[in-house]
Amino acid sequence: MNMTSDIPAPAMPVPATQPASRTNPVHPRPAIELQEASVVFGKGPQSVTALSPTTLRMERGDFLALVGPSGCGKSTILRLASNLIQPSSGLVLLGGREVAAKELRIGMAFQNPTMLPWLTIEKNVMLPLKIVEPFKRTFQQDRKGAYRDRVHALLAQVGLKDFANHYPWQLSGGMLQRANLCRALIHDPDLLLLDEPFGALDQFTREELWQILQDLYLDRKPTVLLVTHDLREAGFLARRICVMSARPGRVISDREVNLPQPRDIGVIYEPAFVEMTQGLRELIAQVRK
Ligand SMILES: Nc1ncnc2c1ncn2[C@@H]1O[C@H](COP(=O)(O)OP(=O)(O)OP(=O)(O)O)[C@@H](O)[C@H]1O
Repeated sequence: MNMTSDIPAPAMPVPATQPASRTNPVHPRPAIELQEASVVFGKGPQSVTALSPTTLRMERGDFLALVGPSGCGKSTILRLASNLIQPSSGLVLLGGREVAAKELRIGMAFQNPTMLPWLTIEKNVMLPLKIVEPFKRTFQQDRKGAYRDRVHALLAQVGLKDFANHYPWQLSGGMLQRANLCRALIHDPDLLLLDEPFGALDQFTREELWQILQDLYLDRKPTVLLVTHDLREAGFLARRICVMSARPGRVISDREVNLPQPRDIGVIYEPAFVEMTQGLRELIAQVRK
């Protein structure tokens, strides 16, 4: 296995006044780009700097895992990328534009799947199609047809074929998280934001879901930003791993995981993989002191 060495390798900054496509013809429109983006919550002496000025660039179809000590700002980066919050300084660009300027289709999954208990799994998974354009426009006409087939095909892909008409409380945690992944992907998002999606699951279920997520990713190729504390999860799934420093965090290491995909779960026991995760662990241990 070959990992590129530490970079604080900031992605190429693009001057705010020029379109990204003119300054970087090789990668005309990165999926996400943080340009010296910082986040401060509150004002005055009570204020908390959640993220130091951070530069990070993800190309379309990339799968990046963000790891680092607790409280370093990983979820804050996800919130910036989903436009839930604005940077206090710097810029966040999605698809080459400032986030507010363009609707980018985003799918999200977090640690605790929040399914609506009064809706079946099929209807829960279908929800984004009701809300997100261009699906929303034709939802009323289509929901019993193509959209329903779409939901069923995705549920089958994650092994939930027979559970479409069950209610969330009839499913286990791992099954719910699978349904949650389906809901995050049903509207073919350009960008998939995952915040510790498997954190609450046992190791076996987690590994099973890594493989399901890997299949879904390779099948659909969204750009994926995964926040995780699990270094094996990062190494198994991601193409790049960024390590953040302690709060207020910034990216201190940006490495590629040069392992062919699809990866077999056995890879996590190979010496080179163990060495990689050990290296990441040591780096995080140093910065959290
Ligand atoms: N709304 C908020 N108001 C004030 N401080 C906040 C707010 N949200 C986050 N913070 C602070 O910002 C810092 C970064 O938080 P963030 O959730 O991004 O960290 P994290 O790296 O995802 O942490 P963890 O790994 O523990 O989930 C933390 O110190 C947190 O307390």
